[in-house]
Amino acid sequence: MGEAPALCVEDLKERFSNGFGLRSKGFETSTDLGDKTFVIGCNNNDSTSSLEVHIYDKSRGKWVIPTVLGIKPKPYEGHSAVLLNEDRIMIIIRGSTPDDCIWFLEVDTEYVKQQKKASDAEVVAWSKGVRGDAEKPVVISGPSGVGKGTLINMLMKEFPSMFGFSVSHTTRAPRGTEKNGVHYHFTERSIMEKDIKDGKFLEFASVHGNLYGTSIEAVEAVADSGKRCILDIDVQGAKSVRACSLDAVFVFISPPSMSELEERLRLRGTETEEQIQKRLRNAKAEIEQGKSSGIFDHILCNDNLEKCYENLKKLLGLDGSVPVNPKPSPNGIDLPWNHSVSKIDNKIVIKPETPESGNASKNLMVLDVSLLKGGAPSRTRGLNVYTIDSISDCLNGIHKPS
Ligand SMILES: Nc1ncnc2c1ncn2[C@@H]1O[C@H](COP(=O)(O)OP(=O)(O)OP(=O)(O)O)[C@@H](O)[C@H]1O
Ligand SMILES: Nc1nc2c(ncn2[C@@H]2O[C@H](COP(=O)(O)O)[C@@H](O)[C@H]2O)c(=O)[nH]1
Repeated sequence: MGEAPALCVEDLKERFSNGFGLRSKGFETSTDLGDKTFVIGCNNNDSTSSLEVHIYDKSRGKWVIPTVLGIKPKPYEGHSAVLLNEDRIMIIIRGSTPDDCIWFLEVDTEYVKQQKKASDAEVVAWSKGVRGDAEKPVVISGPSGVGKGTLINMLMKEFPSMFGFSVSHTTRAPRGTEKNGVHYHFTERSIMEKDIKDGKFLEFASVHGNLYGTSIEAVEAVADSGKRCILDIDVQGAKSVRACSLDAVFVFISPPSMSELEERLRLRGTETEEQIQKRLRNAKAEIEQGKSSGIFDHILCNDNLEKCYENLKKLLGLDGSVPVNPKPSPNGIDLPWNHSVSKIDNKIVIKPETPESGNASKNLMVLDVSLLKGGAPSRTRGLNVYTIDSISDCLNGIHKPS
């Protein structure tokens, strides 16, 4: 292979079994896919380092250091690597916390292919594995002053444990009562531009002369809390979200007329005359796009506020008499410290190697990866975790409730 750049660890310990015939050396794994070998390890063994990726291109006989997107996992005490679906590598990290032990390195998924095409470079992307599924986020869009914020506030007030607001970043100045971190993350353009470049945003747009954007973390934080995420974004932002991997419900709120929209903006009294004129000019194009572009699943006219709110609840399935209980967010994954890993179809079986130690379970743990959703550069959801008594249970589809 030639010499791998800087990555290889000095203190390699033959103590971690990955069960795939991979050359696992405790802090390093290598996974073959086509004519590439993905070597995953850490530069240092200290707690501040993160897992690095180097690629050995067998056809060219060369090492490549890829562009790495997404937040990188910490290495902890070693890891196993399992190739899934010929497009991503599942990383099972030993010694980490229950909510931080499963990661995915996407090496040839649609998202990664797009990024490779856009940058004309080798790209890989990390995402964190999460148990269970999140409810589809709700994207609410429409011209400034139409009543999006008002409708969202009503929803959050009536269903506080069910919905969470995605707090956007913006370069505009705060209005009177707006609080940083609650209504927006108010930031500077240079900082926001750098974060956009670093891939921290799901979408961003220049709106009425200021930069606005939804960070990946803003959406994932709501989903992690077990709530359904609501995004209040402009039409350009909605278009970008439509084009990305986030599966959402898209709602466009339209005004009954331009004169009514103007009156609402004036009555709100938060913008200068010049800003109102700018917002009204932009509203025309937004309404046209909103109604005709095919971005939106639903279009609601906010003529009468109460009626519009009832319609919004109806399309979100909240109009029935059945009480709505929020889904509890699933727990993390309590991996036994010493374990081996094997793969049976779409099931990754974790076998404790020293059942008498600590809190290690005597059961085999199964991570079912058949229904994964989402992905890089944020979270891969849909991991189903349960326990079995023996490998034959896995083959026969038997499992205990976890
Ligand atoms: N159906 C309605 N009839 C009359 N006034 C309304 C109606 N809906 C909302 N409003 C009022 O219109 C004003 C603008 O509403 P809101 O701030 O919710 O708009 P918005 O779409 O969130 O605007 P922006 O995009 O600029 O944040 C507010 O003063 C609100 O009270
Ligand atoms: N594309 C995005 N648009 C956003 C985001 N957050 C808010 N917005 C939209 O900006 C305008 C103006 O908002 P205002 O608070 O200054 O009145 C409005 O249409 C919002 O929907 C975002 O993260 N991305």
